Amino acid sequence: MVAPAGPEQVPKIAATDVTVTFGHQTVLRHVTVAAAPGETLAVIGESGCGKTVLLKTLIRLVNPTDGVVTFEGEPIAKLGERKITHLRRRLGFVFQNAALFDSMSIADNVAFPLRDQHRMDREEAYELVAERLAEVGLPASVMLKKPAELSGGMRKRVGLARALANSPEVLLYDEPTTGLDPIMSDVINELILRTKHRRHVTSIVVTHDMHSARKVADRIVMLYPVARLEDDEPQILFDGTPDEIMECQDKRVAQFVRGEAGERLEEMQRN
Ligand SMILES: Nc1ncnc2c1ncn2[C@@H]1O[C@H](COP(=O)(O)OP(=O)(O)OP(=O)(O)O)[C@@H](O)[C@H]1O
Repeated sequence: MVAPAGPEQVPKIAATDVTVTFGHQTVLRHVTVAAAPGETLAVIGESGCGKTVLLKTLIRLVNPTDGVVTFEGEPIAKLGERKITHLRRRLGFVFQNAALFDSMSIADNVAFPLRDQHRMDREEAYELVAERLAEVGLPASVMLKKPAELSGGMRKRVGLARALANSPEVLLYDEPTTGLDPIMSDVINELILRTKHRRHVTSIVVTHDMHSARKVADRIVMLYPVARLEDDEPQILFDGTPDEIMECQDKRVAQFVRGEAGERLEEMQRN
């Protein structure tokens, strides 16, 4: 007997046929990506291919020139300011450079969304801050320090603790391992995995770190720079599992996976 098909799962967050153009430069061309509830999607691709623009488009920090972005099936383009602010509170962002406020203590940095959005008093917020810091493996003794007093890896973890402050349903990571040594990179990978399992969040991880993508992702999407494509070629070169990408026959995907320059240097020297 054939089991009845379940209802199509509505993606938690999705971009459908999205194009983003700045002036004469098309950065995203007919891109469709979707993350199912609880899924971790890695978006990979070389520098400048549009990964960060895609992340920003998903939260309407960039408006698509064409196409639709939905959150739980609802298009976000028409949401008024109050609704989009409310929606962004359901998301956590882990920025590339941690984006901490230099003049504030670590405690006030992590407490910021709690005090700003939930009007929590300092004492109440600090209790949660200590919990979030412990969750990312940082002792409460860092609370009174300033960001400049911490290592890059610690700052990244503070950025994650701040993103977790609001207990978000979706986490968006922009280059979470960039600039870290291999061990600290793997600590971040472990935290991404742990956060997924403990909190059942949906995650989108933008990265050019193949090791990280393979370790944390359920599914990997690879973007290619529009300028390097023919007019009729899709910008997404690959959409599949971490195991499948290792077997992908597309030369451009294989080159990225193996980290090979190919003809790039000669090409750059010609231009
Ligand atoms: N607001 C903007 N106005 C004009 N051009 C932009 C804007 N934001 C991004 N771009 C351009 O879009 C292209 C893609 O940028 P994006 O930051 O998305 O790349 P990326 O794939 O994330 O690269 P990296 O891995 O280096 O961070 C770049 O050429 C960039 O200059």
